[in-house]
Amino acid sequence: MASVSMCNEVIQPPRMFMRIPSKNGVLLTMPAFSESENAMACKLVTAYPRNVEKGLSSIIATVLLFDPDTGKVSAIMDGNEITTWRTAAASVVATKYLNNQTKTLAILGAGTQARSHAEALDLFFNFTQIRIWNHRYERAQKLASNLEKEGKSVVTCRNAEECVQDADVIVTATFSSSPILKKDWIKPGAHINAIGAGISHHSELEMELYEIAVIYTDDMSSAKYELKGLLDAGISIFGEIGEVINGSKSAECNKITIFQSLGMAVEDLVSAKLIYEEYKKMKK
Ligand SMILES: NC(=O)c1ccc[n+]([C@@H]2O[C@H](COP(=O)([O-])OP(=O)(O)OC[C@H]3O[C@@H](n4cnc5c(N)ncnc54)[C@H](O)[C@@H]3O)[C@@H](O)[C@H]2O)c1
Ligand SMILES: O=C(O)[C@@H]1CCCCN1
Repeated sequence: MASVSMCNEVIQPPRMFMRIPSKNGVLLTMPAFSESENAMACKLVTAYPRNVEKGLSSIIATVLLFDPDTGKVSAIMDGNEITTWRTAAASVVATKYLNNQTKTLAILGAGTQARSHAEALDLFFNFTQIRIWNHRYERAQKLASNLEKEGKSVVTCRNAEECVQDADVIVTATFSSSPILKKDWIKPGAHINAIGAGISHHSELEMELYEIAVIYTDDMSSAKYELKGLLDAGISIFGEIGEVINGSKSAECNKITIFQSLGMAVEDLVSAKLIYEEYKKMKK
């Protein structure tokens, strides 16, 4: 029986992954309940990397919000925007706690998460420069030109090494199934938000990088399953970002830090509740 992440107030069982190898896709079910919010939700989300060829999002999500007192569904809402922004918001929090130099932001990837991370991180930290690399260079150029329209200073890079050189904060947000970020490229004290997943959640960073960095994640009970490949290789996870926030784990800002983001159902739950409450106010 899978362990359930259960503090005083949140119930969040490990999410279920249904992999569909013939379609190169996956369906995840992500339920959560919060006592203090008195809220219950379940996100259903698919990841189909090849959707891009069909002009569709590769991540498609729906959130069901329930009345926690009766179990009745109170709202069914699009979960794409929720996923886009709550993931970037979690990286902003991790970066706030794990990094104290925020001049240069380097982003590997140029899709939905790359965009939301550029916008959210820059809003919070106001970087001097944002650099973008993507394995399809034209997509990096397209994202850069969209960000420049918002007045941001963006440089596109032809290779990933050039992109991350001397960067203070790095984001990896791709579907790469082999490492795109190497230990020797990273400056001491840099912070990495590792968002993407290829064959696993830890396929974007080379193993040597995990070996020398201090690794934080969002939910340790999920990490036991979803980061099993790392753990089996003898890599240890220092703690949850929440433990840094509550002071029970240190923020090792002078070392290379990695926030290995898995994504938590409770993030979707609080976002969905907020949206639903705003919607109800508008309807009055
Ligand atoms: N941690 C979380 O909570 C969370 C939430 C949402 C998405 N994600 C993950 O973030 C990643 C990006 O999601 P997205 O919504 O931005 O997707 P997207 O399709 O919008 O963008 C994907 C990016 O990856 C690039 N890419 C695709 N295949 C690649 C490969 N083989 N090598 C290198 N680059 C490649 C694409 O060119 C594109 O820039 C995915 O792995 C997704 O599963 C994580
Ligand atoms: O937490 C999420 O919403 C995403 C869904 C896709 C795979 C990675 N995690």
